[in-house]
Amino acid sequence: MDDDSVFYKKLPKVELHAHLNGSVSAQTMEKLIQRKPHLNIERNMTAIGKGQRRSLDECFEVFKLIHKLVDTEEDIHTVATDVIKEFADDNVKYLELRSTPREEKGTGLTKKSYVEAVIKAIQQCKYDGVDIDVRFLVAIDRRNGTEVAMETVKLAEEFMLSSGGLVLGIDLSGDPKVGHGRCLLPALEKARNCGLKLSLHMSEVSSQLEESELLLNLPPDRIGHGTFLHPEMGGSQPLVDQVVKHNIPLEICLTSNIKGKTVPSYSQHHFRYWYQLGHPCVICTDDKGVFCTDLSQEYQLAASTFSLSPDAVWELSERAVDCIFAGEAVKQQLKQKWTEIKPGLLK
Ligand SMILES: CC(C)=CCNc1ncnc2c1ncn2[C@@H]1O[C@H](COP(=O)(O)O)[C@@H](O)[C@H]1O
Ligand SMILES: [Zn+2]
Repeated sequence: MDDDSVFYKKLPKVELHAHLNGSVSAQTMEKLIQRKPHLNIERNMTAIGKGQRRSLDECFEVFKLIHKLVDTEEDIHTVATDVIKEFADDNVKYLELRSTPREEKGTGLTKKSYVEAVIKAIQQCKYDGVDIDVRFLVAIDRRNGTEVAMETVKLAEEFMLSSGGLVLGIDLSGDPKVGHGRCLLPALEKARNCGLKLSLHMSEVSSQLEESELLLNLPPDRIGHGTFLHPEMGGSQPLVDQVVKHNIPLEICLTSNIKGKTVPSYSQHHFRYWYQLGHPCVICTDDKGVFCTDLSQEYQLAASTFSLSPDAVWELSERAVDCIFAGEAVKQQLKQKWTEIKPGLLK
């Protein structure tokens, strides 16, 4: 590893946008493939390598394969444990994982046991002393419509109340070209009213002005991507004004947007627009397994593409602490950690 890479690796980081099944590493994938050789799935079918790009539709096909490999409580526990340890190894000090509870009739997996398996993995890692604070967001797949969204919110509320602060909110994700946010508003409103935080994938593809306007009126606590919100990308000034007025942080996933072809090149990424506005932006991975990246690499890419100094990179990672869903006490603990690490890293 060169000196430059060492800096990004050592940088303490906050990861706020990581889909569990998209974050499965090559090593873990090997384990899963060995558990289910009859599926005839190979590692290269579940990842998009260096220099490769795929359409969004092709990317979503990848998740179908991964879901076949991860279909028991034991699998969920394995992937959650491995993903948490990998983020910790990358010096991520606080992680909000998100995942869509799935039921699998063949294996007896239920949506409830799915969430329980993730929570057990988080608790086990804590017990084992893995140096990372992990929380969970329950994901709504927009494709599944109104009723499933409502059920998901109920499940999330139950766990918010029983998990000792581990379940903090809701994620809205899934193929952005399928379904409409309008149908999901009642569930999202219910979530907000019962105290769940909202992180919503929004304007990930073009021509979703109406949907983005509806969702922004909630308003969400954070935005996933927001690629097409601003006027230069076919969005609108009122949308930008709304995001700025409510100071809603953007979760920025550079490699994901390039490999999924929603952004033509790193230098044309909308991070530039929002960063120049001074708006809160948090660098994230989205799906580190599928896109073959990690959070250190994403910080390094942001720095090299947008000419950020080490001080600016430090500030970017420190400011991410302000955007977490956990409460004030956790923020203070993290700020303390950043303060302790700074002198050793920034001369
Ligand atoms: C395809 C592509 C470019 C991905 C990046 N952009 C994404 N946009 C919307 N939803 C996503 C994205 N990446 C992952 N997800 C969601 O996360 C799920 C996988 O993680 P999990 O099973 O929820 O644990 C996918 O099925 C999908 O619902
Ligand atoms: Zn995402």
